Amino acid sequence: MSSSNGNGGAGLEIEDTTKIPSLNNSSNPSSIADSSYELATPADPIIVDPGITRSKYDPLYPEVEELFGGGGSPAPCTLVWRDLSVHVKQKDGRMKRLVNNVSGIAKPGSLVALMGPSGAGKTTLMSALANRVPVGTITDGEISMNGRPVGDFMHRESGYMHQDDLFVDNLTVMEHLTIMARLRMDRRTTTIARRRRVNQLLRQLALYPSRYTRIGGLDGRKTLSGGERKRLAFATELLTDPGLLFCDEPTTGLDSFSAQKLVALLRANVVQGKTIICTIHQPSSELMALFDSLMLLAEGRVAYAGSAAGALGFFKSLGYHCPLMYNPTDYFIKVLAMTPGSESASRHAVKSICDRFAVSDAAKELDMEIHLEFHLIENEDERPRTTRDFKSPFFFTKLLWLIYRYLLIVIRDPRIQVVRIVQKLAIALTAGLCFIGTVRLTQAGIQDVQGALFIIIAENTFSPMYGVLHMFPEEFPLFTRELGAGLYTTPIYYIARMTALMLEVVEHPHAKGGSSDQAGWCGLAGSCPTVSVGDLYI
Ligand SMILES: Nc1ncnc2c1ncn2[C@@H]1O[C@H](COP(=O)(O)OP(=O)(O)OP(=O)(O)O)[C@@H](O)[C@H]1O
Repeated sequence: MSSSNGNGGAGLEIEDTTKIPSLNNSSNPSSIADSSYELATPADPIIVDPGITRSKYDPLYPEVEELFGGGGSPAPCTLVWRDLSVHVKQKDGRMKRLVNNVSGIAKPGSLVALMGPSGAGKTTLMSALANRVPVGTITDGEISMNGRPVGDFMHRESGYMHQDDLFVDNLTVMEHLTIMARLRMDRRTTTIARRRRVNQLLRQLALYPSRYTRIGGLDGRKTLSGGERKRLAFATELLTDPGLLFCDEPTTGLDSFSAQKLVALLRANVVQGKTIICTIHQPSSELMALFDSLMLLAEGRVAYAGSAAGALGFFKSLGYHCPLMYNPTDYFIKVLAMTPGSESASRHAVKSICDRFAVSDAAKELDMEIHLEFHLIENEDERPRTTRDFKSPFFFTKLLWLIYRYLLIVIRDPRIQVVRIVQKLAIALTAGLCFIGTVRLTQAGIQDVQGALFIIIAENTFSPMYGVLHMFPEEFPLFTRELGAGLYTTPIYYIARMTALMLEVVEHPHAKGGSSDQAGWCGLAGSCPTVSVGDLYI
């Protein structure tokens, strides 16, 4: 995309067009010249690490899997929203408005940037659009995806990449994606198709060389980098190949090169027909050129919506001239942000910008587009409404895979094992010493045995209970997120967690041995008679 803003290269102009795909050329995937994440490059060299043992589920011919592994193009998704407001109930009972009468549209094959100063309402708007608002939030207005008012189906038909990525750190990349594939993908998906999808994503997102690396952890092992974690979060959302994706600040915490790569990856997905709405902070001009449209939010209102190039013209028309050699997006945020010490003046300026935008030509054009879309929805009932024929995995499938995941956590956390063994030995020794020589066939002896039994039962009842009290708060954020995404229900989580805790007493014979960098599950070398990635990769 090029624009002429008269800022001598300081604006949104792109000088080296060979490196940036043309935004109008969305039908040409190869236009993303500077990307490791091109989605249609079966001729890529295959990276095989010499030190890594191949599992029987690694693709023998990755190019072939790449070629046939895809589930075709994603279903096209048009998301349109009108007069959307979001309120939240405060502790004093009053309602606070976080998003104020916002309208917009995202069409198939478009990458929409949602920008604004911190606290502008970007995340709130996006979670409302994705039907993932927290409890206690009230959404008012119309949101329609492919002609249907948004509802619970959004969990199946859209992906949501959160600002902060949460994973089970003790798992490897391959394990995480495999478990997620079992929890997220349609239960009718064949084993081979699931495997292909995982391998395909690993290669497309340049995670293949790190597939046996643990996601995180504190035990000094090699773990994923920040960029790899973001890509893994993205891969998780792409497992079901949704047509609509929400990405909340995917580039936060990344260096400019990694950020460029990640947005190029989003762009590559858009070229394939997906609709992506993405909040982003301070993108460079090069990065901004990868977006099709821009929505600027301030104080919960729309300050601008339209092409990125048009934003410069709009702000200029209001007397806000972006200085030379200044990144325009930085400038917009600066204009829209609250200046400490002069909040009321800033608020007044923001109100005036939003009011002026509401009556601008760009707003009228957008309104017409939105009205046309809703008109079509209301009047063309016979228009095909794309819905996915999705069948959720069975209760027992989810249960089995969750038990497996939690079992891995327990087995792989050496702190838990060592502390528990030492604790049990100390208690056994203390209690044993107290009862030495007390086993006598007298009334006092019987009472002593009763006391010993009480200690044994109390020790084996209360310790696990207190353990859970300590463990659950740690897992709570991931639990609520996965529960909200519809991956499982609370009973499934509870049963799986409890079963894994009970099963841990039968410690896996290989748990302390192998390295997870060498093979798949449990750090086994693929020959475990009881559990192996191959056997469980069903
Ligand atoms: N549950 C809540 N109760 C009260 N205020 C809230 C609640 N959730 C969000 N807010 C407020 O709403 C405003 C918008 O929040 P939101 O997270 O959408 O902002 P944002 O634009 O995504 O910010 P950032 O870029 O910093 O992530 C903020 O001022 C925030 O403090």
